[in-house]
Amino acid sequence: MLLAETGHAKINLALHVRSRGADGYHALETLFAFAEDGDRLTLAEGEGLSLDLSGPFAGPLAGDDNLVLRAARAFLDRFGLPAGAAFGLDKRLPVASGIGGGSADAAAALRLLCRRHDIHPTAPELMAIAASLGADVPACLVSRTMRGEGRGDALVPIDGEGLSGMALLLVNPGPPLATGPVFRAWDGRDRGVLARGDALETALAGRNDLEPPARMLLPAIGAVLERLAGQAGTRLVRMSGSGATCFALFEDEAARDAADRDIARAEPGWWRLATRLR
Ligand SMILES: C[C@](O)(CO)[C@H](O)COP(=O)(O)OP(=O)(O)OC[C@H]1O[C@@H](n2ccc(N)nc2=O)[C@H](O)[C@@H]1O
Ligand SMILES: Nc1ncnc2c1ncn2[C@@H]1O[C@H](COP(=O)(O)OP(=O)(O)OP(=O)(O)O)[C@@H](O)[C@H]1O
Repeated sequence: MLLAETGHAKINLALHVRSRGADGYHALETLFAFAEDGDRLTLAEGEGLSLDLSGPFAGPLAGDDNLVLRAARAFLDRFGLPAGAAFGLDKRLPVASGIGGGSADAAAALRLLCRRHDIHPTAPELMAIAASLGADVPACLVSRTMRGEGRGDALVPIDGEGLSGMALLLVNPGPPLATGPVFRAWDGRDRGVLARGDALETALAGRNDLEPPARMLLPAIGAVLERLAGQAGTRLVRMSGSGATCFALFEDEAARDAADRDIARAEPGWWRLATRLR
C-alpha cells in the first residue's frame, strides 16, 4: 500500500533569540505555524531503504544524508524494525530557505513510518528521535501552530484556531542561506520575551531577531520584505526562520492572490507559494 504525507512548510510567525549557549546553540522563543502545502512524501514497500527524488528542488539533495533517510534509519533502529521502505519525495520547497523543508520531510517520514507500524506520532520516543534530527523537527512532527522554547524543540501547545485558514504568501529571492552562519552573525543582544496569549496578537507584537543578520548576509531579503509590505490587505509581513523566505498573512485570499500576481510580474525570478495556514 502506498502511503502519502505532506511535509508542511514551517513558518516562524515570530522568533526571539534570547541567548547563545556554550554549545553554540541559541535559546529561542518562537511561534511556529504551518502552511497547508509543502513537499510531498510517499512510502511504499521495497528492498532496503531507498529515496526517489523529483520536483523543482530535487537537484542538490541526492545522497544518504538526506533527512528522509536519516529519519527512517533513526526510527527503524529505535524500534528494532527491519528496513523495507521505498520513499518518494516531490521536493517543492526551496532548500536552505528558512521554511524547514528538510525538517518537514524528516517529520513526514516519521509520520509515514508511524502509520505503517501503528505507532503514535506524539509518543515520547518519537519526539526524541525528531529532536536528534534537528531543532525544528519536533514542531514539524506536529505541524500545528505552537510555541517553541529552548532550542525550539521544547513545545508548548497554544490555541491556534484564530490563525487557521488565514491566507498566506511565501516569497523567496533565490539564493540558499544556511542556518548556522545566520545565528553566528546575531549581535548577541537580548531584545526581550515573546508575549503569551492570543496567537495573532503575539505574532504581531513579536519580531524575527534573525532578520538583521540574515539581511546582512543576503541583502535581497530587504527587497522581498519591501515588496510584501507594499501590498494591500496584509496583516503581518516578516521573514521566517533564518531566511531568506519571507511571508505575508492577508485579510483574505483575493488580497493574497493580487499580491502574488504583482510579485510574479515585478520579480519573475522569485519563488512564491500562495497557500493558507493550517
Ligand atoms: C531558525 C529555525 O529554523 C527556527 O525555527 C531553527 O532554530 C533552526 O532549526 P534547524 O534548521 O532544524 O536547526 P538544526 O539543524 O538543529 O541546526 C542548524 C544550525 O542552526 C544553529 N542553531 C539552531 C537552533 C538553535 N536553537 N540555535 C542554533 O544556533 C546551529 O548553528 C546549528 O548548527
Ligand atoms: N529532504 C531535504 N530537504 C531539504 N534539505 C535537506 C534535505 N535533506 C537534507 N537536507 C540538507 O539540510 C540543509 C537544510 O535544509 P532546509 O531546507 O531544511 O533548511 P531551512 O529551510 O533553512 O530550515 P530551517 O528553517 O529549519 O532552518 C540543506 O543544506 C540540505 O542540504
